[in-house]
Amino acid sequence: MNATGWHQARQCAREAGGPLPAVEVPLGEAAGCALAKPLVALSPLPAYDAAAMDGYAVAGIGPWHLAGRILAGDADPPAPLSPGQAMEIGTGALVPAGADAVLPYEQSTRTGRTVTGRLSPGRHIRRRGEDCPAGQEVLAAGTVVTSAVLGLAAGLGHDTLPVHRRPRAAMVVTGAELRTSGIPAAGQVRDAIGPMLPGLIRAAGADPAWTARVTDRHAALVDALHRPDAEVLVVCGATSAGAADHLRGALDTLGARVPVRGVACRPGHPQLLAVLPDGRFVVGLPGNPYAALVAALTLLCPLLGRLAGRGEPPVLTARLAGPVAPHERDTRLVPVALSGSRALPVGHDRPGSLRGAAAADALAVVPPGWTGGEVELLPLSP
Ligand SMILES: Nc1nc2c(c(=O)[nH]1)N[C@H]1C(S)=C(S)[C@@H](COP(=O)(O)OP(=O)(O)OC[C@H]3O[C@@H](n4cnc5c(N)ncnc54)[C@H](O)[C@@H]3O)O[C@H]1N2
Ligand code: MOO
Repeated sequence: MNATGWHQARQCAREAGGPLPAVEVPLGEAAGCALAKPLVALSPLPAYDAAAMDGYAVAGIGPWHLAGRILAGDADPPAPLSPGQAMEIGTGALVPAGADAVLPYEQSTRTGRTVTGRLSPGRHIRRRGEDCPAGQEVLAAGTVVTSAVLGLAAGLGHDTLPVHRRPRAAMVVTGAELRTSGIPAAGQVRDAIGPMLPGLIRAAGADPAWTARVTDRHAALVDALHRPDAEVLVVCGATSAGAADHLRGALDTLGARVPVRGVACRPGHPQLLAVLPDGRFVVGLPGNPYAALVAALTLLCPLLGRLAGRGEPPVLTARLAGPVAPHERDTRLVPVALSGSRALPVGHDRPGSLRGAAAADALAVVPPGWTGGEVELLPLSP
């Protein structure tokens, strides 16, 4: 097998396709999508001069005569203040014209209708547009819409957002030995990849489409790969060279191009990325469950992230805090628990075991022949 290097394979998966078309969706439907255009402020933030503390808006030098009260949401704008006047004011209320500062209750004294305290000009007033003026670009296209982005977009006056359509990923689970419930008998295996994939697909910015369970037959796999309504088909198992492993043969039958035919990594080396003649993608995940997780993070998630329009994720690194033996030719993916800037290998990382990955925060990327120093991390989504 002519395996592609691990970094090159990831890059190839990111560059295999382009973002899906843009759609305008209500804020409530945009979470997890990627912005198709930069986010621009439709109004300044704050939208008006606002009190940052509960207390008194004051004009000129004190003492001040209390002229009334203003609360956030008051229907009428407050009358301007003249020097020597104060207005009791609530946090978020519109500061009257003429006010020089807001004095918090705890830094002022009120006696009858007279307020005293020390004036610090400009204090505790959030000026209109100080965070961002109207028309300013605040986030780039490709930014993932998080909860904070949704709150910011609402604060800037948006009701809808232009986002890329989410890719759909269908799952084709192969293996006559697989069971989907209960305790498997000898020779049977619980499907561990089927339950693992939907969360990974969503975290990458895509939606799970249909699931097909096929027996280890060439024709059944070819049929499944004809099914529509998904941009990406994820085949679990059947990637290797055994008598029951038909993925490579099925891709030949379908006339697929195979840009990644095996990756130089441990585990997960039989994984592959193919493109069908109609443009749909096929990602082949090895049947061993930990190898499948590694392959999902290597090929599937970068491909889905790109189709979803997401920008390149940041590169995270850490120092390994325990012994790890590098592979002489291949990149190793090692489950680690994070503590500050250190990454502690958790063990239980055989290709068939998810025990280590389940206890880990991330996978450490250990290059071939590694002799120490910081390593890259692939965070594990919840
Ligand atoms: N002669 C060779 N044999 C194998 C090689 C090789 O290079 N030459 N590579 C080995 C490696 S590495 C892996 S990984 C597996 C990949 O196998 P397949 O992708 O073809 O998967 P299967 O043969 O169907 O299954 C392998 C293993 O995983 C279990 N399995 C399958 N699907 C699931 C699932 N959904 N949930 C849980 N477990 C699953 C299956 O029962 C097998 O035990 O090939 C090696 N062989
Ligand atoms: O590389 Mo396999 O994918 O060892 O489990």
